[in-house]
Amino acid sequence: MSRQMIVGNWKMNGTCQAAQALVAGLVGRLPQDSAEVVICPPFTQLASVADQLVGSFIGLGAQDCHQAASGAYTGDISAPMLADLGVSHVILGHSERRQGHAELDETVREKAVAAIHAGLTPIICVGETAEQRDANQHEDVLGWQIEGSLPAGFSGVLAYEPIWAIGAGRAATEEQIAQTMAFLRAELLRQFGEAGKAVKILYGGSVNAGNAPSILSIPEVAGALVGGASLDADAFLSIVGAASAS
Ligand SMILES: O=C(CO)COP(=O)(O)O
Repeated sequence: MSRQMIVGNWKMNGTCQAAQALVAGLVGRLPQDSAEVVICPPFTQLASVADQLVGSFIGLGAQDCHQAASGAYTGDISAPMLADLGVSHVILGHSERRQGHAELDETVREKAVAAIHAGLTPIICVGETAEQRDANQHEDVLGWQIEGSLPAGFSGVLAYEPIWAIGAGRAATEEQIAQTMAFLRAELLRQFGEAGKAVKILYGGSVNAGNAPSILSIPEVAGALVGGASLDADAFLSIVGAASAS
């Protein structure tokens, strides 16, 4: 298994002070030869966290960006602005944005193009609802999301986050994850040919210190996108410790 990637999505939580305490609990405790680690604080905390991460092995990500580089978009943040702060990754198309902000596949794809142009690595999220899985439509839905949201030749990170497992306290089963990972890889190869091989696929949805070892040992799981458990330094470090470092 190659080096895995653990991404912490802090969502809309915390103050700059709380972020500093959390980061202080991570840097220094993370061995240099650990899995790849990226933390994604809210926009307001990025600048101070960027300063704190100088000299550490932790990468910095944002939770969204606008598709335009600049312009009359009140309240939005562009990919070049993130790159300017030292951000290296950006989560795009999270289900909380697809649903909460009616974000379409096409918009996610435009954002990914903007992110890549600015030198950022997009982490594009896909996932089905409980109703879609119950109706056995999840593979269709995921195939369409990949087709609509990933730019041609995409070689970034794909995060499979079944919506019903997010914040649920119960992750998808190992069998569900393994089957879906195999489907996603096949779909990437079908849609993108050779380029589809380079895409890393993460699992997200109620990953915690307890279930991380079994989830991260599933073939094709290149890492995890962690929500709630990334707000606790001990829990996050133990998830990182469960990930393959080489
Ligand atoms: O949405 C998620 C990460 O992007 C998952 O959140 P939880 O780990 O809190 O379920």
